[in-house]
Amino acid sequence: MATLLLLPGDGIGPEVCAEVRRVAAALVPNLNVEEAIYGGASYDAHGTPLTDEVRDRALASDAVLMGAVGGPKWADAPRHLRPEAGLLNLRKAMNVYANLRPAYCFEALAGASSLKTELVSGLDIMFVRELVGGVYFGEPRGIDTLPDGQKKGYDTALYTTSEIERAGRVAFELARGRKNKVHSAEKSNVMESGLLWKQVITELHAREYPDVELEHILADNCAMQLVRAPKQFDVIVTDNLFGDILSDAAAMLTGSLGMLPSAAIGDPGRPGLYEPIHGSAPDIAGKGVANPLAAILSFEMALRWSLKEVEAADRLLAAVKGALDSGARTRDLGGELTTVQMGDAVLCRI
Ligand SMILES: NC(=O)c1ccc[n+]([C@@H]2O[C@H](COP(=O)([O-])OP(=O)(O)OC[C@H]3O[C@@H](n4cnc5c(N)ncnc54)[C@H](O)[C@@H]3O)[C@@H](O)[C@H]2O)c1
Ligand SMILES: CC(C)[C@H](C(=O)O)[C@@H](O)C(=O)O
Ligand SMILES: [Mg+2]
Repeated sequence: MATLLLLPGDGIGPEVCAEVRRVAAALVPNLNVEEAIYGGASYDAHGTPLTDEVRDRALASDAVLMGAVGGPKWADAPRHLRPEAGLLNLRKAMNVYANLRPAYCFEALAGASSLKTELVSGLDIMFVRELVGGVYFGEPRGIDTLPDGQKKGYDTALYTTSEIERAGRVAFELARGRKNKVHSAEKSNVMESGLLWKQVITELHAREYPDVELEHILADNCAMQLVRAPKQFDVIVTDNLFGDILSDAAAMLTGSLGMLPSAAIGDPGRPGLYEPIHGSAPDIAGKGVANPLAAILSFEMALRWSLKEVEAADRLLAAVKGALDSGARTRDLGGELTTVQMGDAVLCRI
């Protein structure tokens, strides 16, 4: 029996994960769904956002699905013990280097996008965000005091050839099953790590994927093009920081940040980490109004990528589509449904 480890985390995390639990029970009753404490909740209970025990359980499971971590309550916790540090440590421990963030627009939501319907109708972009390197992890980093009393804060944007290659390979492989087009977004005009990124992707393309169309794009232009004409994109491969920002922007093309799921994967046979791309949403936490669809669709990705339950994944996707077609909308989508009511709208179609 396969095991899914649920890490609800903080804020709206537990609210949206409760809906995943109900969906999983109805859709794949033989799946062993376990739960563990994580994030700020774990910091409060154990003094660390990710205990060794939870990390080991994650590594031993078939897939991990997390809700969200963080919030103002832990803003003053030591940097390495903040909930977000627990998330970065988990990604690193699981070595999930490629974060797939699909921005597709359900037809029923084309009018809910921040762009005109015709610009997003049929939109289907796959971001491949490098997830365990770059400026998020580079050393040295810190805040030091200078002799004149000023402070200096610094991070290091760093990539190695192999880190870029393995993310690039995921992007090219995915493109072959889609529209066969990859945009590689970086800032090679100002960053050395961006220049290396461009060189490595160019060489990988020439050597192994000449059949795939490749375009290099500066990340700032990419942001603009996403808003101007998003349907020109198929797969976008980019670094950790640009991928974080560009995917949040793309979420609004699909209707709401509450719609975008993600799958973080590593080497074949290793467990994947599935997470909605949104955060703990402190402004709405505890109100029962969060959109659970990004979490539910992250479970759909877990079924497809890690649990090899493709038929169940298809059924779940159809149920979400059916719910949206019937007019089910949480507040972020302009409606009035609660989190549980949106869960019900999906459940009754499974
Ligand atoms: N993967 C994660 O765990 C993750 C991701 C992003 C941010 N965070 C953390 O979450 C905390 C809050 O960050 P933030 O406010 O910048 O970003 P956020 O994503 O939590 O919220 C941004 C806005 O989107 C709305 N929103 C987000 N998810 C929603 C949903 N499912 N349904 C309806 N509305 C939704 C929120 O209400 C808010 O107005 C911070 O501590 C941040 O570090 C965690
Ligand atoms: C919470 C934070 C560490 C995280 C990130 O920056 O990767 C989040 O914004 C995300 O998109 O998953
Ligand atoms: Mg983010």
